[in-house]
Amino acid sequence: VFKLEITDSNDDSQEGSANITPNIGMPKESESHDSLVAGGTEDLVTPCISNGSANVNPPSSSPPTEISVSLPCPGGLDDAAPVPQDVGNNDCLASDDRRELVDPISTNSRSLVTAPKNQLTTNAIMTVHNVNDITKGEEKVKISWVNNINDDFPPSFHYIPRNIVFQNAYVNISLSCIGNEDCCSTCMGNCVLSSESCSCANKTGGGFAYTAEGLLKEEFLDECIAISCNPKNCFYCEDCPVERSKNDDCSEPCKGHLRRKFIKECWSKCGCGKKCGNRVVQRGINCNLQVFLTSEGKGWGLRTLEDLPKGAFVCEFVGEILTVKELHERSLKYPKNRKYTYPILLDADWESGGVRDKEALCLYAASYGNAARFINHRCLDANLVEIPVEIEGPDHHYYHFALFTSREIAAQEELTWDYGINFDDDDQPVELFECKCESKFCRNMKRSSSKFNHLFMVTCKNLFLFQHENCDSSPFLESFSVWPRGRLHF
Ligand SMILES: C[S@@+](CC[C@H](N)C(=O)[O-])C[C@H]1O[C@@H](n2cnc3c(N)ncnc32)[C@H](O)[C@@H]1O
Repeated sequence: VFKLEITDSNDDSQEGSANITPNIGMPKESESHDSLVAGGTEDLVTPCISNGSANVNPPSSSPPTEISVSLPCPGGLDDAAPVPQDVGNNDCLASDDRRELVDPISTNSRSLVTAPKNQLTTNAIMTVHNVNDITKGEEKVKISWVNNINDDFPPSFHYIPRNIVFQNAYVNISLSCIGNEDCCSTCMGNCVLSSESCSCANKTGGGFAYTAEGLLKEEFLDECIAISCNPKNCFYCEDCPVERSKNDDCSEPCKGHLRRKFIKECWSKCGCGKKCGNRVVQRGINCNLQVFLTSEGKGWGLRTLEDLPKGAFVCEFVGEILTVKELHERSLKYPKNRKYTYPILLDADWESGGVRDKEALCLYAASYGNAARFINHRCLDANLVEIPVEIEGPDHHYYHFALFTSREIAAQEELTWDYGINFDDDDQPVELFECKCESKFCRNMKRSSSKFNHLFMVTCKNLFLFQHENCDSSPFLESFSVWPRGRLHF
Protein backbone atom coordinates (compact mmCIF):
# COMPACT_ATOMS: atom_id res chain seq x y z
CA VAL A 1 0.00 0.00 0.00
CA PHE A 2 3.10 2.16 -0.12
CA LYS A 3 4.79 3.88 -2.94
CA LEU A 4 8.50 3.97 -2.35
CA GLU A 5 10.86 5.97 -4.49
CA ILE A 6 14.48 5.29 -3.73
CA THR A 7 17.06 7.42 -5.39
CA ASP A 8 20.56 6.13 -5.98
CA SER A 9 22.63 7.59 -3.14
CA ASN A 10 25.73 7.55 -5.37
CA ASP A 11 24.20 10.30 -7.43
CA ASP A 12 25.32 13.47 -5.64
CA SER A 13 22.77 15.64 -7.38
CA GLN A 14 19.97 13.59 -5.86
CA GLU A 15 21.23 13.64 -2.30
CA GLY A 16 18.45 13.70 0.24
CA SER A 17 15.74 12.79 -2.24
CA ALA A 18 14.66 9.43 -0.95
CA ASN A 19 10.89 9.72 -0.82
CA ILE A 20 8.52 7.46 0.96
CA THR A 21 4.88 8.06 0.19
CA PRO A 22 2.69 6.04 2.50
CA ASN A 23 -1.04 6.43 2.26
CA ILE A 24 -2.30 5.09 5.54
CA GLY A 25 -2.64 6.74 8.91
CA MET A 26 -1.44 6.02 12.42
CA PRO A 27 -2.58 2.67 13.74
CA LYS A 28 -5.20 2.66 16.45
CA GLU A 29 -5.58 -0.15 18.89
CA SER A 30 -8.91 -1.09 17.41
CA GLU A 31 -7.55 -1.36 13.89
CA SER A 32 -5.95 -4.43 12.49
CA HIS A 33 -2.18 -3.92 12.38
CA ASP A 34 -1.25 -4.94 8.93
CA SER A 35 2.38 -4.84 8.10
CA LEU A 36 3.64 -1.46 7.05
CA VAL A 37 5.85 -2.54 4.24
CA ALA A 38 7.13 -0.17 1.63
CA GLY A 39 6.38 -1.38 -1.88
CA GLY A 40 3.84 -3.84 -0.53
CA THR A 41 6.21 -6.74 -0.12
CA GLU A 42 8.46 -7.52 2.78
CA ASP A 43 11.16 -8.77 0.46
CA LEU A 44 11.41 -5.54 -1.44
CA VAL A 45 12.49 -3.40 1.49
CA THR A 46 13.94 -4.65 4.73
CA PRO A 47 13.84 -1.90 7.32
CA CYS A 48 16.69 -2.14 9.77
CA ILE A 49 16.62 0.36 12.58
CA SER A 50 19.82 1.18 14.34
CA ASN A 51 20.55 4.06 16.68
CA GLY A 52 17.90 6.25 15.20
CA SER A 53 19.03 5.49 11.67
CA ALA A 54 16.60 3.68 9.50
CA ASN A 55 18.44 1.79 6.83
CA VAL A 56 16.15 0.89 4.01
CA ASN A 57 17.77 -1.73 1.87
CA PRO A 58 16.42 -2.14 -1.65
CA PRO A 59 16.63 -5.45 -3.55
CA SER A 60 20.14 -6.76 -4.01
CA SER A 61 20.24 -5.76 -7.68
CA SER A 62 19.99 -2.06 -6.75
CA PRO A 63 22.80 -0.11 -5.17
CA PRO A 64 22.27 0.12 -1.39
CA THR A 65 20.40 3.22 -0.31
CA GLU A 66 19.98 4.20 3.32
CA ILE A 67 17.76 6.82 4.79
CA SER A 68 18.89 8.23 8.08
CA VAL A 69 15.85 9.20 10.09
CA SER A 70 15.99 10.90 13.42
CA LEU A 71 13.47 8.80 15.27
CA PRO A 72 12.06 9.69 18.64
CA CYS A 73 13.57 7.23 21.10
CA PRO A 74 11.99 7.62 24.54
CA GLY A 75 14.16 5.70 26.96
CA GLY A 76 15.73 3.83 24.10
CA LEU A 77 18.89 4.45 22.19
CA ASP A 78 19.43 7.68 24.01
CA ASP A 79 21.39 5.36 26.26
CA ALA A 80 22.63 3.28 23.39
CA ALA A 81 25.88 1.47 23.74
CA PRO A 82 28.45 0.94 21.02
CA VAL A 83 26.83 -1.49 18.65
CA PRO A 84 28.88 -4.46 17.52
CA GLN A 85 29.15 -4.49 13.75
CA ASP A 86 27.97 -7.67 12.13
CA VAL A 87 27.17 -9.72 15.16
CA GLY A 88 26.64 -12.64 12.85
CA ASN A 89 24.02 -15.32 12.87
CA ASN A 90 21.63 -15.05 15.78
CA ASP A 91 21.65 -18.80 16.09
CA CYS A 92 25.25 -18.64 17.14
CA LEU A 93 25.47 -17.87 20.82
CA ALA A 94 29.16 -17.49 21.36
CA SER A 95 31.13 -15.40 18.96
CA ASP A 96 34.86 -15.37 19.08
CA ASP A 97 34.87 -12.55 16.61
CA ARG A 98 37.55 -10.02 17.54
CA ARG A 99 36.96 -7.63 14.65
CA GLU A 100 37.14 -3.98 15.48
CA LEU A 101 33.92 -2.81 17.07
CA VAL A 102 32.72 0.52 15.83
CA ASP A 103 30.64 2.97 17.81
CA PRO A 104 27.96 4.03 15.31
CA ILE A 105 27.29 7.20 17.25
CA SER A 106 30.69 8.51 16.28
CA THR A 107 30.79 6.85 12.87
CA ASN A 108 30.20 9.02 9.83
CA SER A 109 28.81 6.61 7.31
CA ARG A 110 29.31 7.85 3.76
CA SER A 111 26.45 5.71 2.53
CA LEU A 112 23.85 7.63 4.50
CA VAL A 113 21.48 10.01 2.79
CA THR A 114 20.21 12.12 5.62
CA ALA A 115 16.68 13.35 5.58
CA PRO A 116 16.12 15.73 8.51
CA LYS A 117 13.22 14.64 10.68
CA ASN A 118 11.20 17.71 9.83
CA GLN A 119 11.28 16.74 6.15
CA LEU A 120 9.68 13.40 6.86
CA THR A 121 6.03 13.03 7.64
CA THR A 122 4.98 10.94 10.61
CA ASN A 123 3.71 8.33 8.22
CA ALA A 124 7.00 8.24 6.38
CA ILE A 125 8.85 7.52 9.62
CA MET A 126 6.33 4.81 10.32
CA THR A 127 7.41 2.90 7.26
CA VAL A 128 10.58 1.90 9.04
CA HIS A 129 8.61 0.44 11.93
CA ASN A 130 6.56 -2.66 11.50
CA VAL A 131 3.60 -2.08 13.79
CA ASN A 132 2.48 -5.61 13.19
CA ASP A 133 5.64 -7.28 14.41
CA ILE A 134 8.51 -5.63 16.26
CA THR A 135 10.35 -8.97 16.12
CA LYS A 136 10.74 -8.68 12.33
CA GLY A 137 9.83 -12.36 12.08
CA GLU A 138 12.47 -13.49 14.60
CA GLU A 139 9.92 -15.12 16.92
CA LYS A 140 7.29 -17.79 16.33
CA VAL A 141 4.67 -15.21 17.29
CA LYS A 142 4.23 -11.66 16.08
CA ILE A 143 4.44 -8.84 18.61
CA SER A 144 2.61 -5.68 17.56
CA TRP A 145 2.90 -2.20 19.04
CA VAL A 146 0.32 0.50 19.59
CA ASN A 147 0.34 4.07 20.83
CA ASN A 148 -3.00 5.51 21.84
CA ILE A 149 -1.45 8.38 23.79
CA ASN A 150 0.64 10.46 21.38
CA ASP A 151 2.65 10.30 18.14
CA ASP A 152 5.78 8.69 19.61
CA PHE A 153 7.35 5.58 18.17
CA PRO A 154 8.96 2.75 20.08
CA PRO A 155 12.71 3.12 20.58
CA SER A 156 14.96 1.81 17.86
CA PHE A 157 16.88 -1.36 18.60
CA HIS A 158 17.90 -4.60 16.92
CA TYR A 159 15.43 -7.36 17.77
CA ILE A 160 17.32 -10.52 18.71
CA PRO A 161 15.54 -13.67 19.92
CA ARG A 162 18.66 -15.08 21.65
CA ASN A 163 21.52 -13.62 23.64
CA ILE A 164 24.65 -12.67 21.70
CA VAL A 165 28.14 -12.32 23.11
CA PHE A 166 29.47 -8.78 22.61
CA GLN A 167 33.18 -9.51 22.85
CA ASN A 168 34.94 -10.78 25.96
CA ALA A 169 32.21 -12.70 27.78
CA TYR A 170 33.19 -16.31 28.37
CA VAL A 171 30.17 -18.40 27.40
CA ASN A 172 31.46 -21.87 26.99
CA ILE A 173 28.84 -23.92 25.19
CA SER A 174 30.35 -27.18 24.08
CA LEU A 175 29.24 -30.81 24.17
CA SER A 176 32.50 -31.81 25.83
CA CYS A 177 31.59 -29.66 28.84
CA ILE A 178 28.43 -31.65 29.46
CA GLY A 179 29.21 -34.74 31.50
CA ASN A 180 26.85 -37.71 31.86
CA GLU A 181 25.80 -36.37 35.22
CA ASP A 182 24.82 -33.07 33.58
CA CYS A 183 22.32 -34.51 31.08
CA CYS A 184 19.87 -37.38 30.76
CA SER A 185 21.38 -39.25 27.84
CA THR A 186 19.46 -42.46 28.58
CA CYS A 187 16.01 -40.82 28.76
CA MET A 188 13.43 -41.28 26.01
CA GLY A 189 10.30 -39.38 25.01
CA ASN A 190 8.99 -36.89 27.54
CA CYS A 191 11.00 -36.73 30.79
CA VAL A 192 8.24 -34.89 32.65
CA LEU A 193 5.87 -37.86 32.19
CA SER A 194 8.41 -40.39 33.40
CA SER A 195 7.95 -41.92 36.84
CA GLU A 196 11.69 -41.78 37.51
CA SER A 197 13.51 -38.53 37.89
CA CYS A 198 16.56 -38.10 35.67
CA SER A 199 19.77 -36.12 36.13
CA CYS A 200 18.18 -32.96 34.65
CA ALA A 201 15.45 -33.19 37.31
CA ASN A 202 18.09 -33.72 39.98
CA LYS A 203 19.91 -30.61 38.79
CA THR A 204 16.68 -28.64 39.25
CA GLY A 205 16.61 -29.68 42.87
CA GLY A 206 15.22 -33.18 42.88
CA GLY A 207 12.25 -32.90 40.52
CA PHE A 208 11.17 -31.18 37.35
CA ALA A 209 10.06 -27.58 37.67
CA TYR A 210 7.40 -28.01 34.99
CA THR A 211 4.02 -29.75 34.98
CA ALA A 212 2.91 -31.90 32.05
CA GLU A 213 1.01 -28.81 30.82
CA GLY A 214 4.23 -26.81 30.58
CA LEU A 215 3.55 -24.57 33.58
CA LEU A 216 5.79 -24.13 36.59
CA LYS A 217 4.79 -26.34 39.49
CA GLU A 218 3.05 -24.23 42.12
CA GLU A 219 5.45 -25.22 44.90
CA PHE A 220 8.53 -24.43 42.82
CA LEU A 221 7.10 -21.08 41.70
CA ASP A 222 6.06 -20.04 45.20
CA GLU A 223 9.53 -20.85 46.46
CA CYS A 224 11.06 -18.66 43.74
CA ILE A 225 8.69 -15.81 44.60
CA ALA A 226 9.50 -16.15 48.29
CA ILE A 227 13.22 -16.07 47.55
CA SER A 228 12.93 -12.90 45.49
CA CYS A 229 10.79 -11.26 48.21
CA ASN A 230 13.14 -11.93 51.08
CA PRO A 231 16.20 -9.72 51.50
CA LYS A 232 17.66 -12.39 53.78
CA ASN A 233 18.29 -14.47 50.68
CA CYS A 234 21.16 -12.21 49.69
CA PHE A 235 24.80 -13.14 49.76
CA TYR A 236 27.75 -10.77 49.73
CA CYS A 237 30.91 -11.51 47.71
CA GLU A 238 34.30 -11.16 49.35
CA ASP A 239 35.73 -10.03 46.05
CA CYS A 240 32.73 -8.65 44.18
CA PRO A 241 33.22 -8.66 40.38
CA VAL A 242 31.11 -5.51 40.12
CA GLU A 243 33.31 -3.53 42.47
CA ARG A 244 36.43 -5.09 40.95
CA SER A 245 35.31 -4.00 37.46
CA LYS A 246 35.44 -0.36 38.51
CA ASN A 247 39.18 -0.75 38.84
CA ASP A 248 39.60 2.08 41.30
CA ASP A 249 41.39 2.23 44.63
CA CYS A 250 38.34 2.96 46.76
CA SER A 251 36.08 0.11 45.70
CA GLU A 252 33.07 -0.35 47.93
CA PRO A 253 32.03 -3.57 49.62
CA CYS A 254 29.71 -5.90 47.72
CA LYS A 255 26.15 -4.60 47.73
CA GLY A 256 24.62 -8.07 47.74
CA HIS A 257 23.19 -10.53 45.25
CA LEU A 258 20.12 -12.72 45.44
CA ARG A 259 20.47 -16.45 45.92
CA ARG A 260 18.20 -18.16 43.41
CA LYS A 261 16.72 -21.49 42.44
CA PHE A 262 17.84 -22.73 39.04
CA ILE A 263 15.86 -24.70 36.48
CA LYS A 264 17.83 -27.19 34.39
CA GLU A 265 16.19 -27.91 31.04
CA CYS A 266 16.96 -30.93 28.87
CA TRP A 267 19.08 -30.17 25.81
CA SER A 268 20.84 -31.64 22.80
CA LYS A 269 22.90 -34.22 24.68
CA CYS A 270 19.80 -35.57 26.47
CA GLY A 271 18.09 -38.67 25.11
CA CYS A 272 14.55 -37.29 25.29
CA GLY A 273 12.65 -35.86 22.33
CA LYS A 274 12.39 -32.28 21.17
CA LYS A 275 8.86 -32.17 22.59
CA CYS A 276 9.99 -33.20 26.07
CA GLY A 277 8.11 -31.17 28.71
CA ASN A 278 11.38 -30.15 30.30
CA ARG A 279 12.14 -27.86 27.34
CA VAL A 280 10.06 -24.73 27.82
CA VAL A 281 12.26 -21.63 27.80
CA GLN A 282 14.32 -22.90 24.86
CA ARG A 283 11.15 -22.98 22.70
CA GLY A 284 10.85 -19.20 22.96
CA ILE A 285 7.88 -16.86 23.24
CA ASN A 286 4.57 -18.59 22.79
CA CYS A 287 2.00 -16.08 24.02
CA ASN A 288 0.31 -13.13 22.41
CA LEU A 289 2.12 -9.97 23.53
CA GLN A 290 1.95 -6.31 22.58
CA VAL A 291 4.19 -3.30 23.14
CA PHE A 292 2.20 -0.19 24.11
CA LEU A 293 2.81 3.31 25.42
CA THR A 294 1.79 3.38 29.09
CA SER A 295 -0.53 6.08 30.35
CA GLU A 296 1.26 6.45 33.72
CA GLY A 297 4.41 7.97 32.19
CA LYS A 298 6.58 4.85 32.38
CA GLY A 299 7.33 4.99 28.67
CA TRP A 300 6.64 1.88 26.63
CA GLY A 301 5.47 -1.28 28.29
CA LEU A 302 4.60 -4.87 27.39
CA ARG A 303 1.19 -6.42 27.90
CA THR A 304 -0.46 -9.74 27.25
CA LEU A 305 -3.33 -9.95 24.78
CA GLU A 306 -4.51 -13.27 26.20
CA ASP A 307 -5.29 -14.60 29.67
CA LEU A 308 -2.24 -16.28 31.14
CA PRO A 309 -2.31 -18.91 33.88
CA LYS A 310 -0.02 -18.80 36.91
CA GLY A 311 3.41 -20.30 36.24
CA ALA A 312 3.42 -19.71 32.45
CA PHE A 313 6.67 -18.87 30.68
CA VAL A 314 6.32 -15.45 29.04
CA CYS A 315 9.73 -14.56 27.69
CA GLU A 316 13.40 -14.51 28.39
CA PHE A 317 15.27 -11.24 28.95
CA VAL A 318 17.52 -11.23 25.90
CA GLY A 319 20.39 -8.89 25.14
CA GLU A 320 24.08 -8.60 24.50
CA ILE A 321 26.19 -10.66 26.88
CA LEU A 322 28.82 -8.35 28.34
CA THR A 323 31.31 -8.81 31.11
CA VAL A 324 30.60 -6.37 33.94
CA LYS A 325 33.96 -4.86 33.12
CA GLU A 326 32.81 -4.18 29.55
CA LEU A 327 29.62 -2.62 30.86
CA HIS A 328 31.65 -0.38 33.15
CA GLU A 329 33.93 0.60 30.24
CA ARG A 330 30.89 1.45 28.16
CA SER A 331 29.52 3.61 30.95
CA LEU A 332 32.76 5.60 30.98
CA LYS A 333 32.36 6.41 27.28
CA TYR A 334 29.15 8.29 27.83
CA PRO A 335 28.53 11.58 29.56
CA LYS A 336 28.27 11.38 33.35
CA ASN A 337 24.60 12.25 33.41
CA ARG A 338 23.70 9.41 31.07
CA LYS A 339 23.11 6.11 32.75
CA TYR A 340 22.05 2.69 31.64
CA THR A 341 18.49 1.54 31.74
CA TYR A 342 18.88 -2.01 30.62
CA PRO A 343 21.65 -4.03 32.34
CA ILE A 344 20.89 -7.23 34.21
CA LEU A 345 23.51 -9.04 36.25
CA LEU A 346 23.88 -12.79 35.81
CA ASP A 347 25.10 -13.08 39.38
CA ALA A 348 23.17 -16.04 40.77
CA ASP A 349 26.30 -18.19 41.00
CA TRP A 350 28.77 -15.66 42.29
CA GLU A 351 28.47 -17.03 45.80
CA SER A 352 30.70 -19.91 44.73
CA GLY A 353 33.53 -17.33 44.63
CA GLY A 354 36.57 -17.11 42.36
CA VAL A 355 34.55 -15.59 39.52
CA ARG A 356 37.00 -14.42 36.87
CA ASP A 357 36.44 -11.15 35.01
CA LYS A 358 35.44 -12.93 31.81
CA GLU A 359 32.88 -14.99 33.77
CA ALA A 360 31.19 -12.07 35.56
CA LEU A 361 28.44 -11.45 33.04
CA CYS A 362 25.46 -9.23 32.48
CA LEU A 363 22.83 -8.79 29.80
CA TYR A 364 22.35 -5.45 28.16
CA ALA A 365 19.34 -4.81 25.95
CA ALA A 366 19.41 -1.17 24.84
CA SER A 367 20.78 -1.79 21.36
CA TYR A 368 20.14 -5.52 20.96
CA GLY A 369 17.26 -7.11 22.80
CA ASN A 370 13.88 -8.77 22.64
CA ALA A 371 10.37 -7.90 23.85
CA ALA A 372 11.46 -8.14 27.49
CA ARG A 373 13.31 -4.82 27.17
CA PHE A 374 9.89 -3.17 27.29
CA ILE A 375 8.82 -4.74 30.58
CA ASN A 376 8.47 -2.09 33.26
CA HIS A 377 9.29 -2.35 36.94
CA ARG A 378 6.78 -2.87 39.73
CA CYS A 379 7.78 -2.97 43.38
CA LEU A 380 7.21 -6.31 45.10
CA ASP A 381 3.84 -7.41 43.69
CA ALA A 382 4.82 -7.63 40.02
CA ASN A 383 3.02 -10.25 37.93
CA LEU A 384 6.24 -11.80 36.57
CA VAL A 385 9.09 -13.43 38.43
CA GLU A 386 12.56 -14.08 37.04
CA ILE A 387 14.15 -17.52 37.27
CA PRO A 388 17.62 -18.55 36.07
CA VAL A 389 17.41 -21.35 33.55
CA GLU A 390 20.36 -23.47 32.54
CA ILE A 391 19.93 -24.96 29.08
CA GLU A 392 23.11 -25.52 27.11
CA GLY A 393 25.44 -26.68 29.83
CA PRO A 394 26.29 -26.81 33.50
CA ASP A 395 28.05 -23.43 33.52
CA HIS A 396 26.16 -21.35 36.08
CA HIS A 397 28.01 -18.17 35.18
CA TYR A 398 25.96 -17.99 32.01
CA TYR A 399 22.28 -18.79 32.20
CA HIS A 400 18.99 -17.67 30.70
CA PHE A 401 17.03 -15.05 32.58
CA ALA A 402 13.47 -16.34 32.16
CA LEU A 403 10.29 -14.52 33.18
CA PHE A 404 7.26 -16.52 34.36
CA THR A 405 3.83 -15.37 35.53
CA SER A 406 3.63 -15.21 39.33
CA ARG A 407 -0.18 -15.30 39.24
CA GLU A 408 -3.01 -15.46 36.71
CA ILE A 409 -2.86 -12.47 34.37
CA ALA A 410 -5.87 -11.22 32.43
CA ALA A 411 -5.69 -10.18 28.78
CA GLN A 412 -4.66 -6.51 28.35
CA GLU A 413 -2.85 -6.41 31.71
CA GLU A 414 0.61 -4.85 31.68
CA LEU A 415 3.44 -7.29 32.42
CA THR A 416 5.80 -6.16 35.17
CA TRP A 417 8.68 -7.51 37.17
CA ASP A 418 10.53 -6.24 40.19
CA TYR A 419 13.90 -4.97 38.95
CA GLY A 420 15.12 -5.09 42.53
CA ILE A 421 16.27 -1.55 42.02
CA ASN A 422 17.64 0.32 45.01
CA PHE A 423 16.07 3.75 44.72
CA ASP A 424 18.33 5.14 47.44
CA ASP A 425 21.65 4.29 45.81
CA ASP A 426 22.83 6.99 43.42
CA ASP A 427 26.18 5.28 43.00
CA GLN A 428 25.16 2.99 40.18
CA PRO A 429 25.35 3.21 36.41
CA VAL A 430 21.67 2.35 36.19
CA GLU A 431 19.35 5.27 35.72
CA LEU A 432 17.27 5.87 38.82
CA PHE A 433 13.77 6.76 37.74
CA GLU A 434 10.86 8.11 39.68
CA CYS A 435 8.85 4.96 40.21
CA LYS A 436 5.31 5.12 38.90
CA CYS A 437 4.48 1.48 39.54
CA GLU A 438 1.45 2.36 41.70
CA SER A 439 2.08 -0.63 43.92
CA LYS A 440 1.12 -0.37 47.57
CA PHE A 441 4.59 -1.62 48.31
CA CYS A 442 6.49 0.93 46.23
CA ARG A 443 10.04 1.25 47.55
CA ASN A 444 10.64 4.61 45.92
CA MET A 445 9.93 6.43 49.16
CA LYS A 446 11.30 9.72 47.84
CA ARG A 447 8.33 9.90 45.54
CA SER A 448 5.98 12.71 46.33
CA SER A 449 3.12 11.84 48.71
CA SER A 450 4.17 8.28 49.37
CA LYS A 451 2.49 7.54 52.63
CA PHE A 452 1.43 3.99 53.19
CA ASN A 453 -0.41 2.62 56.16
CA HIS A 454 -0.07 -1.00 55.35
CA LEU A 455 2.68 -3.16 54.09
CA PHE A 456 1.86 -6.63 53.01
CA MET A 457 4.56 -9.12 52.46
CA VAL A 458 3.47 -12.29 50.78
CA THR A 459 5.58 -15.38 50.98
CA CYS A 460 4.73 -18.74 49.54
CA LYS A 461 2.59 -19.89 52.41
CA ASN A 462 2.26 -16.95 54.74
CA LEU A 463 0.77 -13.54 54.62
CA PHE A 464 2.18 -11.06 57.09
CA LEU A 465 0.54 -7.78 57.70
CA PHE A 466 2.66 -5.01 59.05
CA GLN A 467 0.66 -2.05 60.17
CA HIS A 468 2.38 1.27 60.66
CA GLU A 469 0.97 4.61 61.56
CA ASN A 470 3.58 6.30 59.45
CA CYS A 471 5.60 3.99 57.31
CA ASP A 472 8.01 6.66 56.12
CA SER A 473 9.71 6.57 59.51
CA SER A 474 9.41 2.83 59.99
CA PRO A 475 12.73 1.05 60.45
CA PHE A 476 11.26 -1.90 58.60
CA LEU A 477 10.57 0.17 55.53
CA GLU A 478 13.95 1.85 55.85
CA SER A 479 15.62 -1.49 55.39
CA PHE A 480 13.14 -2.39 52.71
CA SER A 481 14.04 0.57 50.56
CA VAL A 482 17.75 -0.30 50.61
CA TRP A 483 16.96 -3.86 49.81
CA PRO A 484 19.79 -5.40 47.79
CA ARG A 485 18.64 -7.52 44.92
CA GLY A 486 21.71 -7.65 42.73
CA ARG A 487 20.05 -7.08 39.43
CA LEU A 488 19.70 -3.60 38.11
CA HIS A 489 21.67 -2.03 40.93
CA PHE A 490 25.39 -2.11 41.09
C1 LIG B 1 13.82 -1.78 30.71
S1 LIG B 1 13.18 -0.21 30.36
C2 LIG B 1 11.45 -0.55 30.23
C3 LIG B 1 10.88 0.00 28.94
C4 LIG B 1 10.78 1.49 28.90
N1 LIG B 1 9.59 1.93 29.61
C5 LIG B 1 10.79 2.03 27.49
O1 LIG B 1 10.00 2.91 27.17
O2 LIG B 1 11.62 1.58 26.68
C6 LIG B 1 13.39 0.55 31.91
C7 LIG B 1 13.03 2.01 31.92
O3 LIG B 1 11.60 2.16 31.87
C8 LIG B 1 11.16 3.17 32.77
N2 LIG B 1 10.38 2.52 33.86
C9 LIG B 1 10.29 1.20 34.11
N3 LIG B 1 9.50 0.96 35.16
C10 LIG B 1 9.09 2.16 35.61
C11 LIG B 1 8.27 2.57 36.70
N4 LIG B 1 7.72 1.71 37.54
N5 LIG B 1 8.07 3.90 36.87
C12 LIG B 1 8.62 4.81 36.02
N6 LIG B 1 9.41 4.47 34.97
C13 LIG B 1 9.64 3.17 34.76
C14 LIG B 1 12.42 3.79 33.34
O4 LIG B 1 12.76 4.89 32.53
C15 LIG B 1 13.44 2.71 33.19
O5 LIG B 1 14.75 3.23 33.11
